[in-house]
Amino acid sequence: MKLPLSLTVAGPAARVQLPALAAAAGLVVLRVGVVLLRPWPLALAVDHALSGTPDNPPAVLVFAALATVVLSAAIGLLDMAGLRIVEGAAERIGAGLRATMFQQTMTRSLRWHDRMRSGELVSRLTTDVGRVLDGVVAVSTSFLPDAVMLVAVLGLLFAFDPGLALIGLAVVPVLAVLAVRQRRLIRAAQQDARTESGRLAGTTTDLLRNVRAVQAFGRADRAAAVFGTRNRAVLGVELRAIDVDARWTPVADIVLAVGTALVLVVGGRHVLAGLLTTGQLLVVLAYLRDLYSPVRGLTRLSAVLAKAGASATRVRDVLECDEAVTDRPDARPAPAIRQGVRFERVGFGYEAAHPVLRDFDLTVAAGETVCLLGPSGIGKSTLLHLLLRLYDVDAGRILIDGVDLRDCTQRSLRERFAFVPQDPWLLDATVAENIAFGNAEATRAGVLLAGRAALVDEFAGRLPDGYDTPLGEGGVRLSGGQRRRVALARAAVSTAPVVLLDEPTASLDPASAHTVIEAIRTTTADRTVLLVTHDHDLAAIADRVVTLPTRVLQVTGRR
Ligand SMILES: Nc1ncnc2c1ncn2[C@@H]1O[C@H](COP(=O)(O)OP(=O)(O)OP(=O)(O)O)[C@@H](O)[C@H]1O
Repeated sequence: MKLPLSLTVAGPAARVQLPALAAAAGLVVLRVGVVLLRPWPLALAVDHALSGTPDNPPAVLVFAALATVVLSAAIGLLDMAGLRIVEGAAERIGAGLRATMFQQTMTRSLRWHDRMRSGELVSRLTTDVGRVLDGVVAVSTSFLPDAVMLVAVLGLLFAFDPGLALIGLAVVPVLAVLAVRQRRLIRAAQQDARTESGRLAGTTTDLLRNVRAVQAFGRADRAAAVFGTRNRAVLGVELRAIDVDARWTPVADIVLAVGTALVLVVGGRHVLAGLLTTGQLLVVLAYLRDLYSPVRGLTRLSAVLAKAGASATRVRDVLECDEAVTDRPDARPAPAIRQGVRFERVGFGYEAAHPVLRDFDLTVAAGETVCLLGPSGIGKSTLLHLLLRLYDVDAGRILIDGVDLRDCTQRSLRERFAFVPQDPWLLDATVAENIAFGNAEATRAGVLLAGRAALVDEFAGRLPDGYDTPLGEGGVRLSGGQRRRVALARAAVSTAPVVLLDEPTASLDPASAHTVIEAIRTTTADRTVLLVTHDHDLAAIADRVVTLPTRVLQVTGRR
């Protein structure tokens, strides 16, 4: 039997919760038993207290009343315990699933991230995981009791009148066929709804992240229009999904009513022919109602699973994507970079149809500072990304101390490089935490020392809590030059032998640029440096300037 996709996707995270789910399943079976007992006190009261039998009617009545209360209380308590266990287990499964998904996204290749919008990813991590959990909860809480109830009532019905039972059951295959078709429709509608919701989340994140641009260009109306288009698209597909789902309810009810009508007609004829008493026909009809309730519950479950399945596909796409830059099985620690770095006939393109680099050669000796110059878009930043193995080369190879990058473990490789990107990539954390990001083992003293070297001290003293001041999303509370200095401090706190600097003085005024250049001189002393810049003052600190397409421009004395 094929498991529903939502269960397969939740599987690994659900395994540890199996005992809890099994306990909850036990409770719901117990609940079915208690529910089946519930009419008996009434029967006891009717037959032994109200029918004029010689028993002690008041005592029987009191007992029946107490039994009714006890059974109802037991059902309530079982509901409460079952709900707590199932919902608790579902939340734990969800947390596990989100953690695994997040971990996977952190190691996905940047090509994958380039295609996937962050809002879309958040939508999958939150809403889609929630829908998958709905599927897990529905299976745990409704499949078992409905199945148990179905078997129990079927047994009673067949024992009582097999002929009428078969007539009543005749509509079930019709319902099953319709349920399968409906399930497909619901799933398709839900898939559309989830896709549009993901798009809306992507657009919203993009607009929120760029709220400054929106306001600065007076484009709030335009942004609202873009959002509105996506929002209406979500509304449209959600309404369609609701419509598909709602249409199912009368269909199921009508089919089941036809079953009851058939039994009424055939059973009525049996009564008229004297083959059955009226009371017996009423009993069969009552059983039939009890039978249809779990049938309806199971078809409802199929609809919930269809919704969960649409979300499970989107969760699985994240979990099972194999686009990761992975370590080779025999990968070893990266060498210490005592000889240098070498690009050998490197070819690369972000997209296959648009190569950025072709047959690129460059050697950087250990301890050397090399400046990369060249027109915008020629691939200078790309070279730094390839060196960090954020992307893998398409052709040729990159060697550090003669060892191919791809033969090294990524963790050790990244420890060899301190990267100061063009956009400083600051986190919503304090100044100190942002600096410490450059070295997992950094001490407070080390962070402060790096801050001093990168001239962070100059402005940190004026912040409300100094180095402990939160910087806001993306470091929004700092100026461009201050952000760059924090990024440089990250490089300074790192013990990496090679520093990669991408346009560290871009768009700074001469005074700030001068400060940043000073900070670079201090933080990169005695290290190998690969520097991308258009700034001639900064280029002057290099031992060698290389222009792209490759040509050695000048050899200068270092610093
Ligand atoms: N993530 C990406 N996906 C697709 N194309 C990209 C991506 N990043 C860069 N490119 C393209 O690759 C080319 C090289 O980009 P790169 O950033 O390396 O240029 P650059 O020389 O550093 O430019 P600049 O001096 O303007 O910073 C450009 O044409 C750019 O459009």
